[in-house]
Amino acid sequence: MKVCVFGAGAVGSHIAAKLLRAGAAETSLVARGAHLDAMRRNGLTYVGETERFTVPVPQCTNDPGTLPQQDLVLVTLKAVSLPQSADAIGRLIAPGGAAVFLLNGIPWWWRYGLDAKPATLPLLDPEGRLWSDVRPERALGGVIYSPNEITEPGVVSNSTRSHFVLGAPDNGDSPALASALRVFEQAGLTAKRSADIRRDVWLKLLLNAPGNPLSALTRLTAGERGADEGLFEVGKALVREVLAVAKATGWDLGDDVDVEGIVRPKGTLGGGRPSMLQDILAGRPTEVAALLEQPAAFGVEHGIATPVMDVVAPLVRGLDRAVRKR
Ligand SMILES: NC(=O)C1=CN([C@@H]2O[C@H](COP(=O)(O)OP(=O)(O)OC[C@H]3O[C@@H](n4cnc5c(N)ncnc54)[C@H](OP(=O)(O)O)[C@@H]3O)[C@@H](O)[C@H]2O)C=CC1
Ligand SMILES: CC(C)(CO)C(=O)C(=O)O
Repeated sequence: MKVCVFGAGAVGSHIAAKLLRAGAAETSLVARGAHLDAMRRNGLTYVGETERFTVPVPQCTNDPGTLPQQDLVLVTLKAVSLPQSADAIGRLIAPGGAAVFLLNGIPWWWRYGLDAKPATLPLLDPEGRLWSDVRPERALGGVIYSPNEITEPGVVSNSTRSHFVLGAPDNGDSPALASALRVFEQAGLTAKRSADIRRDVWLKLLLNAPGNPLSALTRLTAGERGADEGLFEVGKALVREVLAVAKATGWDLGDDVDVEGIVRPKGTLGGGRPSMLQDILAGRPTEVAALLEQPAAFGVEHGIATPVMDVVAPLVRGLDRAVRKR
């Protein structure tokens, strides 16, 4: 079984470290920059709440074209980096294999199997390269509950217990999905099969649509943000907009969602820096399209007003532009 973690940053390095430690699959990594150099020199170190370990990383490259085809490509790139890697990801998938897209927000394959036109989502896959090169029938969805950060090159830190939710766009079973669930389990990573992957995407978006942009804009952690009354109100409004859009598009998440608990997370979840704040601090592009702009676009299609998303998204875009000019 060959497994490649494509985009081994915070989340990908966590997964890769555990795959490599378990030796359950022949694992390769696609990474770049100082993190790649450090992993080649010193291996990959995982620092969790209860354990710390270092594993050698024998197959680690910034050129996916040098790797053999893979049974599973675990894609842990940011949503914004996906289109430029579509060709490389597509070429890496072995016959019968699949790419698991582990990411936050609405994924590029969303409309596969849904009766919607156009099938592609231009905000997420502007030239349709993911659709044509990866092909949605070879894609699996992945939802991540796992706060991670690269704290120094070669070192990934995780601040709380993690779990993952995996599922096919048609919510069906396939050998590739079974392999993915098995490999995660063998690595000691908790992964469950989704009964409805789009519902699970919406449920995770309830956390990210308020949390990531508001932390990125203010540079506050989730706990600090939740303690600020003004931000608490903006966060709740964003959650309600996600709920309204999800419902209008066919995913009623119910009336008993704990809106306040989502915006005011307790325990270790409150302490970390959300991934979009990590992007801003590193001068990297943000995932504003997947987290806010695409849900707002669904709102337009279904006649649901999203006034708070419509203000917060341009603010994140502006910040994004400012940090990348540095
Ligand atoms: N971090 C977290 O705690 C969580 C993140 N998520 C989600 O998981 C997904 C991944 O996030 P995260 O792990 O934080 O992202 P990271 O930015 O940490 O990881 C992506 C990595 O891919 C690298 N990369 C990008 N393009 C290439 C390329 N062409 N070749 C080689 N390497 C490349 C990046 O390098 P470079 O840095 O140089 O750009 C980076 O190291 C996102 O959708 C995020 O929202 C979900 C839950 C928690
Ligand atoms: C919920 C949270 C903040 C950590 O799992 C996340 O998804 C992120 O950092 O993007």
